[in-house]
Amino acid sequence: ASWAPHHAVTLWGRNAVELDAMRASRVNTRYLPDCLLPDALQFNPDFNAVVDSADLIVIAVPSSGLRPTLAALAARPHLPPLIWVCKGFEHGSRKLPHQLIAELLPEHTQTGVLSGPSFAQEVAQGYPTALTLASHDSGLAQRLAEALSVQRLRIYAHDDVIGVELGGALKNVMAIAAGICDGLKLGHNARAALITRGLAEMTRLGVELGGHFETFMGLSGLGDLILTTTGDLSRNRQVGLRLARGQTLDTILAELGHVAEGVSTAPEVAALASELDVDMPITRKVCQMLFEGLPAAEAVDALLNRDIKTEF
Ligand SMILES: NC(=O)C1=CN([C@@H]2O[C@H](COP(=O)(O)OP(=O)(O)OC[C@H]3O[C@@H](n4cnc5c(N)ncnc54)[C@H](O)[C@@H]3O)[C@@H](O)[C@H]2O)C=CC1
Ligand SMILES: O=C(CO)COP(=O)(O)O
Repeated sequence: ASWAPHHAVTLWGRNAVELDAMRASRVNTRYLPDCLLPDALQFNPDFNAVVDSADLIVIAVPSSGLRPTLAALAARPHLPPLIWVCKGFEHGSRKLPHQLIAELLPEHTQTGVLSGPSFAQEVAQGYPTALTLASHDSGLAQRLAEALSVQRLRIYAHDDVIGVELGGALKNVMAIAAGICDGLKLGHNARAALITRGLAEMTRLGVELGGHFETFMGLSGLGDLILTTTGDLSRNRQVGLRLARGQTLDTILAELGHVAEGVSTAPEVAALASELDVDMPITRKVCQMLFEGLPAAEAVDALLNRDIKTEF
């Protein structure tokens, strides 16, 4: 929606009926009911036609939909540069988006990730937003950051693809934890401690996996962490708030009607951390609360009563 008045933008979606309804009403009733979509935004259910005529592809599906989307793209004769906004790992393979691109589109180097603190609703309403666009091709990152920065959407270029991807994925787990913390009414001190120690945990794993320390202090790390641990528009935070109210995970996910990537990311990250011997106590407790029925109050006690250690 932000780009449509400045660039020719065509939205493809797998549901042609919904695309038709959006074209007619200029409203996405299911996902963005409060936003009027610009007249300039085009809709087209023909995947091949959209891809073959594009100068840039932006993939905005949940992590679970990335492999089929890339497989469909791999069948096209020629691809323009492509970027993705997914924040998570592929379930099972535990691959990040750039690793899936390397597997499915090995020849394609004009690729990058767009991430950072950006509730879709606020972006669509034109609220000021700043993001990071990272690519291994730093010229591409710079060109796209310039081309896609419009009015109230400011984009910074970066080259730390894995760091940017990890920030977006790992903060989702912390957003669930913060929702639990606030749902239990543990106070502002507790939330500040959780955000800070959550960032330490994210950075520890991220650096071990090859991300740069500073990336985790930037928009795609700390920025997105602050947004989703404190903002009620976060679906992951909503999962935590509802868990604290005693709702079951199945009920929460059924009621949410949107993806909450942190739910599938948490066990993948806990397993990865354990393989790499990286200490991630908050992530471990989030997993136990989500999947093993650990009561939230017990998780809080366990986190607070670990052995005392140095902060850094
Ligand atoms: N909503 C937000 O504020 C932001 C979301 N993200 C990330 O973007 C990704 C997508 O999130 P949302 O759009 O919010 O999720 P959502 O759950 O609100 O919507 C997902 C959309 O993707 C479609 N989809 C799912 N699998 C597909 C496939 N294989 N092919 C085509 N379409 C498919 C669904 O039909 C639905 O329209 C997630 O990784 C999320 O973390 C990133 C920044 C902000
Ligand atoms: O990543 C987001 C904003 O930057 C959206 O967060 P949620 O997926 O928790 O809603």
